[in-house]
Amino acid sequence: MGSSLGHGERDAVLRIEGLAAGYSEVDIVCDVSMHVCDREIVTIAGTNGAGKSTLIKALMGLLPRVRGKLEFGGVNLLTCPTEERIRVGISYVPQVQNVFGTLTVQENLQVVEHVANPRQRIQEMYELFPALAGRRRTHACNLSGGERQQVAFARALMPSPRLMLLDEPSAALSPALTQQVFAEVQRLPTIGVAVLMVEQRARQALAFSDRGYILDSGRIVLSDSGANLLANKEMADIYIGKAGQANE
Ligand SMILES: Nc1ncnc2c1ncn2[C@@H]1O[C@H](COP(=O)(O)OP(=O)(O)OP(=O)(O)O)[C@@H](O)[C@H]1O
Repeated sequence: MGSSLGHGERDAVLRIEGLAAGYSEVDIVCDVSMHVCDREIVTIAGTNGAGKSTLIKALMGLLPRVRGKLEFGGVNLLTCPTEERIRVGISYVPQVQNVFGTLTVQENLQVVEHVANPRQRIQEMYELFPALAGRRRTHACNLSGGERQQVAFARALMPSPRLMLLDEPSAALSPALTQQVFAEVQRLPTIGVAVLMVEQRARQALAFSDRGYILDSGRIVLSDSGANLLANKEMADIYIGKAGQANE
């Protein structure tokens, strides 16, 4: 079992201790302790069905049953509905259905709530994602996978979050588009946003992550820097996939 006491834990913005969560009476994730500091990129890796997406949903308040300690910027999240979690600075980009296909790019940004100055913020998003500016009147269903993911990121950034939760941002993308999306992820700390990300392409993701956690059957079995996790060949082969495999 990896220690939850990692480098910089005292400065953590998100703190999770002994978290258990599930969809019914059965816990899917158990005794999870982890943290994320400001401007960190942290990846959660693990086998299929380990509970990675479930953990992210629990952090966003989307599960019926969550126990343990969950704090963000000193706020107890367990008593906060999802909307309040967004207000205190957490954004979530789900794996699927993360944009409205029947709305234009501009409309996708306009419908985001909890934005102090929406017009100005939309301009800022176009400056951050210049490719979207030229496509503002295009319906999201007609964008490429990479462009759609940019819209999803821009939507999540609209309320100026301090932390973004990303569930498999590279899902269903080609290797080239995956590179693009990972470049966007790496940009987030430079604009003041920390990232907690679930990613199947764990080798690639850990290579640019500050730290990572390995989840197995709902429990954290290892936590370390991204580089150290990749250097731990035995663990990497089991949980991250062998070098050269499709999920690399
Ligand atoms: N809505 C749901 N209702 C009930 N059980 C669910 C639901 N969603 C997921 N589960 C169960 O929770 C377990 C963990 O699923 P989860 O999607 O969190 O895993 P994961 O690690 O993200 O997997 P993958 O890498 O394959 O996406 C699985 O056994 C799954 O069947």
